Amino acid sequence: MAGATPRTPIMAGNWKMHLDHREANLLVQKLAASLTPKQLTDVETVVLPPFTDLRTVQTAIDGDKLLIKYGAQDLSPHKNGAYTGDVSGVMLAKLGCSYVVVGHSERRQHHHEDDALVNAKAKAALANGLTPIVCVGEGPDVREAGEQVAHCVAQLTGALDGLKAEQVSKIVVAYEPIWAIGTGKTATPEDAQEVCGALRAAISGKHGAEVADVIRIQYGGSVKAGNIAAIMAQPDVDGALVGGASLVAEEFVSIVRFQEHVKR
Ligand SMILES: O=C[C@H](O)COP(=O)(O)O
Repeated sequence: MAGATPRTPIMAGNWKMHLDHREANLLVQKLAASLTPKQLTDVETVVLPPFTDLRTVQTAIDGDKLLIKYGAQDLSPHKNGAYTGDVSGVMLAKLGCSYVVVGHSERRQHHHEDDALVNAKAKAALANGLTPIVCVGEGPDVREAGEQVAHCVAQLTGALDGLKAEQVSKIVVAYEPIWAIGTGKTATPEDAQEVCGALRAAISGKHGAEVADVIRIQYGGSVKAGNIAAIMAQPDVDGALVGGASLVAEEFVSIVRFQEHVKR
């Protein structure tokens, strides 16, 4: 259900636990050298490095006034306190972060994060002026049972619980089927559209058509230069959350420049 409001595409590179701060600097420089200000305006381009790289990425981006945005892969739901190893939204905001991933399936799996915690993290992000990229996605069992839509809508409903329409309109949703993450097994464009369309419809039902029309929904899972154009051709897919391919400058640049693939 593509609305009349044009949504700016958003490509986000989730570096996961890869690249030290020197490698991070090199990758940002390569991206900056290959993407023009117009390309970075037409397609919002975001890098999501590990916490230890954020200061370096901030310095590189601010120093050269680059239009690349950056953010973190997680945050604490708490403002501050005795939470060893955690990083707060206040700290991320002070480092100039624009985005933060919440509810990635790897955090749900390895750190046992549930929808209530994802909801608390989304609220902590918004309270600090950060845009949460709220991840949902089904595992292989759910997909085999054909219950992917209900599963993802339930996850999103839990993650957005208690948020006002105005807050929901600011967030980014990422649909990432777990069976497609890092496997090379990309969802078909139709698979991506089915769930992204259902998520938008659910947002429309709960928060109104205007919110559903402006909220951006990404697909994630083995996105690469060779499949991005077909995925982006789907009416309810507004961008991609990219893992492995975002670590290779040429590949991520090509994903950001997906519109050129269409013209060829
Ligand atoms: O956050 C990114 C996703 O988990 C996708 O990772 P991937 O592109 O390596 O499959």
